[in-house]
Amino acid sequence: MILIEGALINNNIQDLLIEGNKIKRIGKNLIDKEHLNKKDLKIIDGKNKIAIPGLINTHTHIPMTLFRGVADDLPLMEWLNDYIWKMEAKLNKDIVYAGALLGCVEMIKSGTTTFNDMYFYLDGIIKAVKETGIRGFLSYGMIDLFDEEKREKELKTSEKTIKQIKKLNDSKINPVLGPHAPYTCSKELLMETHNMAKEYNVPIHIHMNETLDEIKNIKEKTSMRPFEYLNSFGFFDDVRVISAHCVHLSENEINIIKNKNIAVSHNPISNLKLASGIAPIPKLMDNNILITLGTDGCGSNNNLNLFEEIKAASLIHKGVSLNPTVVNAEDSFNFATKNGAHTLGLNAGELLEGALADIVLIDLDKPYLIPKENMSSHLVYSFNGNVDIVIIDGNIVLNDGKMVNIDEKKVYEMAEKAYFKLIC
Ligand SMILES: O=c1[nH]cnc2c1ncn2[C@@H]1O[C@H](CO)[C@@H](O)[C@H]1O
Ligand SMILES: [Zn+2]
Repeated sequence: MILIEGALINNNIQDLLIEGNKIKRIGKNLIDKEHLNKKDLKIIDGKNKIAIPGLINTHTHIPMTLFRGVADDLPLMEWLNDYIWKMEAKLNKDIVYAGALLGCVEMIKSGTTTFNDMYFYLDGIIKAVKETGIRGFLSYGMIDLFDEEKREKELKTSEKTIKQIKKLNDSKINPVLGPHAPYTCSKELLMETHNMAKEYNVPIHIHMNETLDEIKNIKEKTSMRPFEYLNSFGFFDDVRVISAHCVHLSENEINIIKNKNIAVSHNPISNLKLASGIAPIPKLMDNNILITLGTDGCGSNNNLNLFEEIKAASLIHKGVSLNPTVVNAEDSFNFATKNGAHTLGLNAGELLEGALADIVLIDLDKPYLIPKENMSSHLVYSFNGNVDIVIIDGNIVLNDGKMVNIDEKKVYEMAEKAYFKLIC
């Protein structure tokens, strides 16, 4: 058992007891109250620390850490067609493993305990997830570009991946289906994906309505907007769909999102960087739509620090609406914790008895966290993501700011080597 003693937890200085992978008890003087024997405990001194639920990043392409800084200042289609897809053609399992490992380390060191990913060569990603101890929801990103042969191949790879992940029987590694987007996937692929999601009871992760261009493209082909098009063949029925971006939406599409309980992964920084636009988050919140946060890949962000996303989410909508009361600190913090957990069906995102022990501890002796009051404001508007201790599924994976299970230096060296293989 792990006991966090005397930390700031849910606005009180108290203890938190972890048994197995769950939070067993939260309260004062737990050693006495729970008749605990110090010999059986790993005690973490929580003095001068705040404990918060681990953050949940609902849209990533984790191995893309290797693409950090290689194709900046471009619009989405040019970025994908002329740069990213050309480099991705050189990927292999080992390169992906190196990029994923770097991504997992980066996420853990900035307080993320769960991520929802879409990418290729999942063997490499699974290996990195296992070695770092992070919680992953992993999908193979299917792209058929309307070719029948490719479609079959993509669906087969997805099905194989789901089976492979289920077979691992590791509650920290979960399968997801990842049709890339309506502009890269045929209707048949999307329909088959929907059937597979029901058959295997897995969620679907898809890019939706990211740019005006892609919406124009879908409208020309189908006379419908993307959400209307997918809804016309029941894509959203009886499955859990996490749709990344949702930048440009009509009233009717907002109604579809609301009525079909579709979760939105808001990626404000990626949307700004690719000049895609700004999602109408306050309006979606008014419609009780579940908003979660994602960083997207490092090719378009350019990091995986979800605290930056939390701050951006709170600021950007104030600026756009000329209203400082929208998306307050509590809202954007909930996007990255409670709402993310809810979307992924995880009993996490809050520090509660019975919840998963996915916990982040932050040392408060940092200039940007002083005065040590109004912490919920500091965490959103002032903190930079530099966390000290991370516990995932009841295991300490980051201690005193250092990775517990792996040698960080080696990870950086591997990533550097992998990067040169990609650009040469
Ligand atoms: O913002 C984005 N919009 C569309 N595609 C993206 C974005 N970021 C990464 N990818 C691409 O999605 C595929 C993963 O399965 C990869 O090809 C990746 O480059
Ligand atoms: Zn993306």
